[in-house]
Amino acid sequence: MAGDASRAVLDARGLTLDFPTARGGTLRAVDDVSFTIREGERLVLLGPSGCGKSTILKTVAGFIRPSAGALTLRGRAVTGPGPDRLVVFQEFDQLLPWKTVRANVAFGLKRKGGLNAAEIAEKAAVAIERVGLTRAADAYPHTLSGGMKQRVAIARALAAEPAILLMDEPFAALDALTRERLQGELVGLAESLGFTLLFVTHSIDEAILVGTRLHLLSAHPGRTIASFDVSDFGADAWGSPEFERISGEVHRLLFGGERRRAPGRGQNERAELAYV
Ligand SMILES: Nc1ncnc2c1ncn2[C@@H]1O[C@H](COP(=O)(O)OP(=O)(O)OP(=O)(O)O)[C@@H](O)[C@H]1O
Repeated sequence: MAGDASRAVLDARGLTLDFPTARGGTLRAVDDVSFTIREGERLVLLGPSGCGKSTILKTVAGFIRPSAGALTLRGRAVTGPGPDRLVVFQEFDQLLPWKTVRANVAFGLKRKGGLNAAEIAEKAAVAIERVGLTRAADAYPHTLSGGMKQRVAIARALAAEPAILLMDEPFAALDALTRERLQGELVGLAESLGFTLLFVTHSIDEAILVGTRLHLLSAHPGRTIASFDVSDFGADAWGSPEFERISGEVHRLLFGGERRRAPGRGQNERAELAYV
């Protein structure tokens, strides 16, 4: 998936998403949102709870049809789910506990179809090697650390050679330290393997750390507020004056006014939209 950074992988134009209500009306969840994700980019959708981030991700995955607007993947209209867009779920709990790492990765390939057993074994081994898990290939998920599970989940997705990976708040339920470590690992893997990512979060700091580009959405219904490059902010930038400045600026764009870190939260706690 690595390569020409100027090539659009995913293009969303004027995406508008409505849900039917119990009273026979419609609820507009997302209103006229446009963005482009290029090869190797990590675009983060960031906005308050209920602004439609997950709905957009599900639409990209092909589970929801937009009411208006267009969604294209490498120039082709998205009309339903496909192996070219793989979702890596929260806490990586899509791993099958009764299968080894190797069998979990192979399972993803079997589901994709079109490969014989030898090809599946070969592709699984390559994917496992790419994420640095060759030595754990015969281990079961419950014996792995959170970071290793993340790598298995990513290997399983990457083995199927998708155009883009989709992640919806994968770290939301984790403690702060584990979350920090996994964010760093995710960025490290994305940089070494060059995959393209659409990532959803409501944490400002996580968005800046994980993303190369932020797409800010307003409160319900989600509309685009701003979109900008944050590729200069790696894990080592966290807490720097420049990081604090951009984090404060994002908060101002989303909510207006200055950010107040919630009382009792230490300096090492990260900004969560839920807390402000
Ligand atoms: N299947 C559905 N049927 C009806 N309304 C829905 C459905 N899914 C989502 N919504 C509504 O669409 C809006 C956007 O929801 P969505 O889950 O996309 O927000 P979000 O930004 O991901 O929120 P959070 O950060 O809390 O996960 C909300 O008002 C939600 O109630």
